[in-house]
Amino acid sequence: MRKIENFIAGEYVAAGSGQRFDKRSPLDNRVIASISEAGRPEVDAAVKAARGALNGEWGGLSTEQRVELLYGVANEITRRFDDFVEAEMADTGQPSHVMKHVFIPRGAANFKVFADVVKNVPSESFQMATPDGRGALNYSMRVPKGVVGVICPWNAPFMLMTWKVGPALACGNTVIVKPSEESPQTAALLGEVMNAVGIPRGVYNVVHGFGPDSAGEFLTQHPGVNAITFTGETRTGAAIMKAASEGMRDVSFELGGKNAGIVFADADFDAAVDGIFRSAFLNSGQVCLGTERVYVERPIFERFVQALKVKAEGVKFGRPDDHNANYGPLISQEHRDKVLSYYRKAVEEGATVVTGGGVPQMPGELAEGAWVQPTIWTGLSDNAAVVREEIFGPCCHIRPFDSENEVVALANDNVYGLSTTIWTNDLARAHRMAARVEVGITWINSWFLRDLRTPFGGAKQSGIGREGGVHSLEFYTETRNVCVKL
Ligand SMILES: NC(=O)C1=CN([C@@H]2O[C@H](COP(=O)(O)OP(=O)(O)OC[C@H]3O[C@@H](n4cnc5c(N)ncnc54)[C@H](O)[C@@H]3O)[C@@H](O)[C@H]2O)C=CC1
Ligand SMILES: O=C(O)/C=C/C=C(\O)C(=O)O
Repeated sequence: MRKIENFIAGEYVAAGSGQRFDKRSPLDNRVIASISEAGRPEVDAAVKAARGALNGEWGGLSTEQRVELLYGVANEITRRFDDFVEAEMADTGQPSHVMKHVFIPRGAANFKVFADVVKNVPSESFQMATPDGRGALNYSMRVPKGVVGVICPWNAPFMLMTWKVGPALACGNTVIVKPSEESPQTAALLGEVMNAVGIPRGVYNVVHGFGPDSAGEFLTQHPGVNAITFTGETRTGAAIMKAASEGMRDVSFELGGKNAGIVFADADFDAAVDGIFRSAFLNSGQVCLGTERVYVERPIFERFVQALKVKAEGVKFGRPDDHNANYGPLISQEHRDKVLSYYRKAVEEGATVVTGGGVPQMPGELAEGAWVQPTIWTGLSDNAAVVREEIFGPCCHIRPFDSENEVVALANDNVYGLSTTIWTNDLARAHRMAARVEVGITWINSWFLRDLRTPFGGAKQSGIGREGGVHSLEFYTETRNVCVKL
């Protein structure tokens, strides 16, 4: 069993209270790690270390020097690729191919891309006239926000954590990461990488624990934290926003979604089935960008439902390193209970269960894991709870539609507005739809195709702010204007 400690000022340290909690494997519910739970003293120490680094060596580096260090972090992650894959697989139980091809490479890319961004971003300048005819020159400069609190979820832990740490450090901030209690390992491992490449002590800190009355709350309430970036549930975002209002600290939030997938009859049928399958079921449906509401134009509705059913029934459950398997469990028993409660609710609300709806039979010790079947429903009213609320599991409801106006209204009829995936061969219609669906991210004939320079974030209750490329600089820096009278 692994022992995971907090990482403060470049050292792995156990909490003074001696308090620890267990991490269980989603595969079989065995305890796989014991984690030190940070209390207020550890959060204080982390904030002090982060402030010290800002005022010390880190704060004195040039952009070029920081950039070189961040390239080093990216390279070291790649060198230790297998360690990251193994740690993330242990925490999440997800298949090795998802780790190797999506989540861990993105961790390295998140440092490289933002190093490139800060190296190349220009600053603005305006010349102005003055009454004496000599004029003045305005120019802007970006300075780090300071100490940034980074609160992370468990669904793609390393990718989502580095998506925040990469730009924060590139901009010259220091960070204190609070990983999810369900996925502490890769954040801890990243401390070794930081030390190996010579990132000054105190720049990257990790405190472990839970949310309320634990490390998450202690960190977000700490007056020494200048800004907070968070990915997770909308309700948690509201609690963090309240904490951040004390001291007028800035927030950047990527929150929940109840994303619509829209398939027109003229779409490339097989590509649309593959795309919707991936968007609904990748990572066992635990992706905030995932599709839980599918709208299919009536002429192809029945055929589409049958094709998606065949794919959902084709998944092979098993351990991440089992080459015959391609499908993992949910993150925890607790999350499985939540997802299964929606599976029951769908039936109570009158759904036709096209496939799934329960738990798969798993052999031996895997029977204790957090497995659920990919599930497809049809026939529910637009007001059903499973059609309106974020479930965050491998499930979707499919409903027919007859016109563009109708499907736009259906897609927008939700409090969330994170992303959508639209399938059609009519480009004019694709552009019209993109302008009308109220989301932060629209994919046409694709899903989760990511260019890290693009703005990323949600509309409505799906978030506040945009991160990605230069948009990240808006959050991770303070812009100053300097006006020079000539
Ligand atoms: N990417 C996304 O949009 C995600 C959405 N979710 C949704 O959230 C549901 C619950 O998952 P959780 O991991 O429990 O999400 P959560 O939003 O409760 O937790 C995310 C992070 O926030 C921390 N946290 C919780 N309460 C806090 C507080 N008051 N102050 C400071 N930090 C706090 C947690 O310890 C964790 O590190 C999921 O079932 C899913 O619906 C979960 C993970 C990711
Ligand atoms: O690609 C990104 O930067 C973010 C993806 C977000 C998720 O996968 C998520 O929060 O589930």
